[in-house]
Amino acid sequence: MSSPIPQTVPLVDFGQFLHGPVREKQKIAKELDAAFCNVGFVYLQNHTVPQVLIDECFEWSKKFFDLSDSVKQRAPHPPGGTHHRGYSAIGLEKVSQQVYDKKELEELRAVSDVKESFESGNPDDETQPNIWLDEEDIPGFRRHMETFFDHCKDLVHHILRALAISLSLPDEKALSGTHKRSLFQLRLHYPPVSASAIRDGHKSRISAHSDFGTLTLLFQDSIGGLEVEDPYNPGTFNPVAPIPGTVVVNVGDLMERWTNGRWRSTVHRVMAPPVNETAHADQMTILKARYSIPFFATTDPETVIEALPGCWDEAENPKKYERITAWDYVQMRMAALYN
Ligand SMILES: O=C(O)CCC(=O)C(=O)O
Ligand SMILES: [Fe+2]
Repeated sequence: MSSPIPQTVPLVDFGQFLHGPVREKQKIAKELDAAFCNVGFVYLQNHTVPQVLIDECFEWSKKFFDLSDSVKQRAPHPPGGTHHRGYSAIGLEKVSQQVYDKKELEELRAVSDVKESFESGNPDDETQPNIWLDEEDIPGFRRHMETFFDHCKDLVHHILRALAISLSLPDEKALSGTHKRSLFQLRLHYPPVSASAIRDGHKSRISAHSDFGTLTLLFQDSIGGLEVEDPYNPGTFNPVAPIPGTVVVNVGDLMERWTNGRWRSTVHRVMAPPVNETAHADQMTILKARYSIPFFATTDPETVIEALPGCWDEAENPKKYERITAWDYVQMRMAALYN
């Protein structure tokens, strides 16, 4: 299934879905369908998260990671993979792609992911309460993150409505309605690292993986380095360069299973950004800091994920995956992430 054409990530004007007549909505739903069938990634333009809030979130991110280690450690990510909140120092988490064997995981960890992260979730989520620093440690941070969470959550629900149309589901709320509790997760990443160590394979910013949930929104700064695997040429990765004013949206594993493989949960990673002649000399040694803000959406945990109507048929396109609850699937993947 090799294709000579590199699979680039298309750009979709989501404003036409939000504000356009029915015909426009359907056109955008089709464009999303094509993007998710081909590469599993899309750039969305004219979405609903205000640029000023995104810019502020990057500023808060810098302020947070600039705090001393001892302050950041006052909101530590709990050990284990079930409570995904708070601060993770460099090296705590190593993303892996479907590796569950303990020994293999240890070997993989020898190539460390050089990133710090801070995670927060829906303030109403009692199963995974947020872990904040004290207000006086970083005044205003919590309020901003909660507001930003709300905007990202709303965008996810808009996209899910569009996707229900993409799949010709009988009810526009069919997908959004299974994300009722919005148990989503907002991450801040900050990974400074030596460029040569990344280029010679000793370190990665984030190693190749697919996301676990249904959809991910990704806000990236202007540094670059995100790459997606070309589904038609496994092992070949293409850059997803930052485009100002857009958010990257990608399909996660649960969505791939739900659509019976129609939409791809494409493997991606963060490497050194491409070097060009204009790159500053010190870019070749220590890469500039890179901040990114992924927002992971998933269904309510008890949702049974099995091929949606219209995504399978007995004769030509049988169900490819076992039914599994969202909770069981995500726990299985998370357990591989933390010691
Ligand atoms: O930082 C990025 O651009 C990507 C982050 C990512 O893929 C993840 O956290 O799952
Ligand atoms: Fe990811």
